[in-house]
Amino acid sequence: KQFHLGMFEIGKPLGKGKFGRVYLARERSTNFICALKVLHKSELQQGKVEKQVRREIEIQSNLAHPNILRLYGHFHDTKRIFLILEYAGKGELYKHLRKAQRFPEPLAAQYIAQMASALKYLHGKHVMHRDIKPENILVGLHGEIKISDFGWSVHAPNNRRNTMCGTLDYLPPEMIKPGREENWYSEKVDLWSLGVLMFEFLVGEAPFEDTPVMTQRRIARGEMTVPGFVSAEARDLIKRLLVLDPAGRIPLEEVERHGWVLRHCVKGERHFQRTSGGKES
Ligand SMILES: COc1cccc(-c2nc(Nc3cc(C)[nH]n3)cc3ccccc23)c1
Repeated sequence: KQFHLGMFEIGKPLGKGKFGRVYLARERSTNFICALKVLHKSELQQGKVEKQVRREIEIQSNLAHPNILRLYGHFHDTKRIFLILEYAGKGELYKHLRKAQRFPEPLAAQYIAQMASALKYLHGKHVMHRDIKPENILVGLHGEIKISDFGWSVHAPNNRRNTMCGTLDYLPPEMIKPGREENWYSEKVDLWSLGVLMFEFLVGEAPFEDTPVMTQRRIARGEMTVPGFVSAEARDLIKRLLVLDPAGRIPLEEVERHGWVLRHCVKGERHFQRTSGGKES
C-alpha cells in the first residue's frame, strides 16, 4: 500500500522523541486514528542513525503482538521520513511511573506478564529489543503496555558495534565487561533488562542507579539490594532475572508461570486486564 502525507489529517503534536516529533493523525478515507512520527533526514544523517531507522522500520513492520506498538507503514518526501504508528492513548509509561513513584505489586505483575509475552514473541522471531526501559514503553487505552522504539533491536546474532548512549542502568553485565562478545547478542540481554524494569516498577528507581562509573561497577558485580517493602515472591523473581551469567537467567516461560506473576494475573488474556474497577477479562 502506498501512503503519502495528503492521506492524513494531522492532529495535535503528542511530543517529541530524540530524533522526531510525534503527531496524532487520522487517515482520511478510513478515519483510522494513528500516530505519525516525523523524522528529518538531515537530523538522522547528523546522528548517523539512518541504518538504525531502516532496521527499526524493517523489524517493527513485521511484528504483530498486542504488547508491541504496531508500525503500519512508512513513506518519505525530500526532507522527511514518516512512520505510521499505532496510537497508544495513555502515553508514556515512565511518566505514569514517575507520577506514581512506584507501581503496586498487582499492576507491576500485570506489566511484567505483558512484557514477558511480548519478549517471548520477539525472541520467537529471533529479534531482541536490547533497549527495554520505561521510556520505550507506551500505555494503550485499556491500560495494556506496548513496547515501542525498536531503534536498538537487532536480528540475532549481529556483529555491529553499537556506541551506547543514554542511561547505562539497563545494560547487562555482558555488555559492560569486555570480551566474549557473542554474549552481547543473545536474547538473554532482554531478560536482564526485564529484571531492571521489574525492580524500577516496584522500587521507583533502577537497581544499580549511581554515578556512571559506579553504575558500571555495580552492574558488573550484580551489587543491588531489594528494599524490605518488596514482597518475598517479587524479590525471588528479580533475583532470578538479575543473574550475572546470561545462561543462568530464568527463561520467559518460567517468568509467566512464576508465583508472583500468577498470583496477580487472572488466567487467559495476558495483554490486558482491566485494573481500574473494570470487569476482569
Ligand atoms: C516525549 O513525549 C512524547 C513523545 C511522543 C509521544 C508522546 C505521547 N504519545 C502518545 N501515544 C503514542 C505515541 C506513539 C508513537 N504512539 N502512540 C500518547 C501521549 C499522551 C499524552 C502525552 C504524550 C503522549 C509523548
